[in-house]
Amino acid sequence: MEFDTGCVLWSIMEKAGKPNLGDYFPILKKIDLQDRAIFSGFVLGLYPPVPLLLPYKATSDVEINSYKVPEGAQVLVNVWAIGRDGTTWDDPNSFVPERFLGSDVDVRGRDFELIPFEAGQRICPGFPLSMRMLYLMLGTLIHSFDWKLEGGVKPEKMDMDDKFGITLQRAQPLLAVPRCLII
Ligand code: HEM
Repeated sequence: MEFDTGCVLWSIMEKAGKPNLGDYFPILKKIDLQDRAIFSGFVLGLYPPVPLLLPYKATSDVEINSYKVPEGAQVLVNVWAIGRDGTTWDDPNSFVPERFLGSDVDVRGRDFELIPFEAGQRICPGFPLSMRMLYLMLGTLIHSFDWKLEGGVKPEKMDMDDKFGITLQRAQPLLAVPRCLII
């Protein structure tokens, strides 16, 4: 089975480093108790499916974080870079879901350091659906299958580079072999 788009499982596998992804379930459960939005934050922050937002045009002079944006200027928001900003996140390129435990930051568009769905008037209207689908998809994958990487590749040796596009993609496709656990 091949996942070649920015995909939830891809991030989980990076961290797991364990023969069975089910080992990772306790932490998902713990985060679930806290807040659904936080759960997806730890994946979507590092691997936002929409890495660059559409260009916006300032309708008036505006100052954002001490940057002066003149009327008519185009603004391009790099969500990928925001999620990996070293001035906001410790160890920004590492997959550390624990960083969201006990944190108020979530992906609902109120915290500008984590905006995979954007924020404000043009926030993604598919957000509520996505939040439900992410759970369903990931839960089903972990519950129903035992996962191995093709060719005996060790999870910690995986190439986790990504490449830009309209949607974020892995630089190298993930080749994962599912073994069905439900008969
Ligand atoms: C994890 C899943 C998703 C992510 C991360 C995501 C992310 C985004 C982002 C960042 C934007 C803003 C783009 C921009 O302004 O440049 C957007 C817009 C939009 N999304 Fe999503 N999206 C997701 C799923 C969905 C789904 C499931 C639907 C529909 C069922 C959807 C429908 C839309 C629509 C219609 C817009 C345009 C809204 C507007 O311009 O006013 N999205 N999405």
